[in-house]
Amino acid sequence: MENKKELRTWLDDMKLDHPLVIAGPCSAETEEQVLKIAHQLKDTDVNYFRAGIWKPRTRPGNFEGVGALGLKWLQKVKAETGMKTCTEVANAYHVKLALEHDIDLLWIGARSTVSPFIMQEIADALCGTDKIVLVKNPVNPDLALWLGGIERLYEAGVKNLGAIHRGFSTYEKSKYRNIPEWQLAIEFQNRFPDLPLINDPSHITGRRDMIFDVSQTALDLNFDGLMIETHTYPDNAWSDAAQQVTPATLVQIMKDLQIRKESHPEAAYNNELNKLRSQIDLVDNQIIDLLAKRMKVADDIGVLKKQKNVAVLQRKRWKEILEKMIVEGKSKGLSEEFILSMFKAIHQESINHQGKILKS
Ligand SMILES: O=C(O)C(=O)C[C@]1(C(=O)O)C=C[C@@H](O)C=C1
Repeated sequence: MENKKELRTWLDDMKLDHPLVIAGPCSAETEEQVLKIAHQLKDTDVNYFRAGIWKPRTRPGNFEGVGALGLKWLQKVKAETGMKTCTEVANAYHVKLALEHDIDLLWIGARSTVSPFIMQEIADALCGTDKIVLVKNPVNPDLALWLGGIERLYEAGVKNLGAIHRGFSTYEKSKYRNIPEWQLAIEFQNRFPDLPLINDPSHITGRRDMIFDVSQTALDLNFDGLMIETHTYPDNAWSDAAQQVTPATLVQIMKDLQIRKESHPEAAYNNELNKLRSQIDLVDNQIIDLLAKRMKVADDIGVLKKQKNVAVLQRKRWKEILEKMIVEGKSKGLSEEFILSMFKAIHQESINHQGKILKS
C-alpha cells in the first residue's frame, strides 16, 4: 500500500471546518441511555455517534457489552437524530451484523489489531465495503503491525480507511492509562501523510481531567480528528467511568481547542521562522559532533576494558550519570522524561560500540 491523496477523500468530502469528532458512550448500556446521549450530542460538532456493543475486557467478570441488541439502538439513533453511527467490531460475525444494521463506520480495537489472523478474518468479512473502517493501534508500540492491519483491509478492497491512535500498554508506572508515544504517531504520519489519523484521548488518559490537554497535543501534531467517550452520567457508566465526559463538557472542549494551521503565508513570519530554523540546524550539527566525541571516549574505554577483561555495563557509574543529568536537565528546563529517554539511547549506543570492540 502506497500513500496517495485519495486515502483522505472520504474525510475531505465531509468538508468539515473542525476536526472530525466521534463521540458517545464507551458502552451502550440501555436503549434509553444511548438515545439520551445521542439527543444531547445531536446539534454539536459530533460527526459520528459511537457506542461499544461488544466490549473486549482485560479480565473476565466485567461488563462485556449488550451485544447485537445494541445495533438496533444505534439504528434508532440514526433515525431519530440523523447522526451517523459507529461501533467496534472484533470478528467476522460482528462485521456481518454491523453491516446488516447499516452502521456507517466500524473500528477495529487494539486487541484485534495485534492479531494478523483476526485482522485477515475481519478484512475478508469487509471485502469491498464502502463503509469507513478505522484501525486502532495495536496494544504494543509496533508500527509495522498497525500498518499491516490497515494493509490487509486495503487489499480486501476497503478504500475508506483511517487509523486511531489510542496509546500503548506499558509496564512502567505512568500518568497515562496508555502511553501516547507521540513519536510513533509522527512516524505513522511520515509514512502515510494522507491516511486520516484520529486521536483517542479517552483511552490514552483514562482520566477525564487530562482529555483536553491530550486533544490539544494531538491537534498540534496535525491529527485529523478526535474520538471522545461521552456519557450523560459518566460516574455511573458501566465501563471506563473515569475517562468519560458529559456532552456539555465535550462541547466546551471543542470550543476551547485551538485549531492551528499547518503553515502561514505571511513573508515576515516565514523569514523569522527560517532564521530560527537555521539556528536549530546549527545546534543539531553541534549535537551530532558532541555525540560523536562522546562515543570516541566510550570507544577508548572499550579498548581499556578489553585489555583488562572488564564488563561493558557498569551499573553504578551509569546510575550516577543518570541522576546527575536529571538534576542538570531540570535546572535548564528539560523534563526528566526527556533526559531519561535521551541518555538511555546514548548509553545503548555506547554499549553497542564497546560490545563490538570487546568482541573484535
Ligand atoms: O564508564 C564506563 O565504564 C563506560 O563505559 C561509559 C558508559 C557511558 O556511556 O557513559 C558506558 C557504559 C557503562 O555502562 C557506563 C557508562
